Amino acid sequence: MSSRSVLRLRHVRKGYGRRPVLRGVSLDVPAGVLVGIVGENGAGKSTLLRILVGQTEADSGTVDCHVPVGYCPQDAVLNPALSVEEHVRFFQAAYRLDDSRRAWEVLERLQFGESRRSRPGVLSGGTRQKLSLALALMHDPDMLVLDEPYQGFDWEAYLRFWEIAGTLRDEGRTVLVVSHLAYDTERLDVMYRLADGVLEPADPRGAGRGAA
Ligand SMILES: Nc1ncnc2c1ncn2[C@@H]1O[C@H](COP(=O)(O)OP(=O)(O)OP(=O)(O)O)[C@@H](O)[C@H]1O
Repeated sequence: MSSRSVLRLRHVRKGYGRRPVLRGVSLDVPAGVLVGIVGENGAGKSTLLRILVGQTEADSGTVDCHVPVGYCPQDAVLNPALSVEEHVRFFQAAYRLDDSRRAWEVLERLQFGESRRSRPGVLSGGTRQKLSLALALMHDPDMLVLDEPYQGFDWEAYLRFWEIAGTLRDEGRTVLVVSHLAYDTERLDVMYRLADGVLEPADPRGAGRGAA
């Protein structure tokens, strides 16, 4: 892996049953960039991210990533029995952090606005997503892998998400965002389109607006 690459994929293949989803995906991601991967529903974006973070095994190919990663899956994985505060404390212990300041800062920037005692069941989808994002960011990882991270956000939270992503990039972190919409892609430094099981470079400034 080159000294500046934080992630390198080579010829990654994955299928479910007889159905191929990824047909040989290769990718190099350097430090300090905001990368977008767009593709239609079912193109295999989530599958690719799960392989990246080690949740799913590829059928073949290699994934090299040697930096701490924060992963925010498409559907917030929250424990219905735990309050917001308990989630933060649980992840603080799991990450072995001295404090949970960063989680609360992210929640404040995203205008979370819910009681710390609320449980996920009473939160809206967008609010659960804010909590999920804060939990993925709170240990200040070198790389963020975010699957449709602003799903359900209102406009203000959406703008604040991009502010946070831009700040992380400016601090030298790598932010990898997946979306089924090629919308607002000029916010990205680098963009790829996943189609027919392969990843092709795309121009973030030439994508236009609308579905990928
Ligand atoms: N665990 C699984 N078992 C079987 N098939 C699966 C599994 N996970 C995903 N698939 C199938 O693989 C294909 C790619 O799914 P994936 O969720 O990776 O796509 P996606 O690009 O993230 O889609 P979306 O934009 O709708 O989230 C789909 O046809 C899906 O039904």
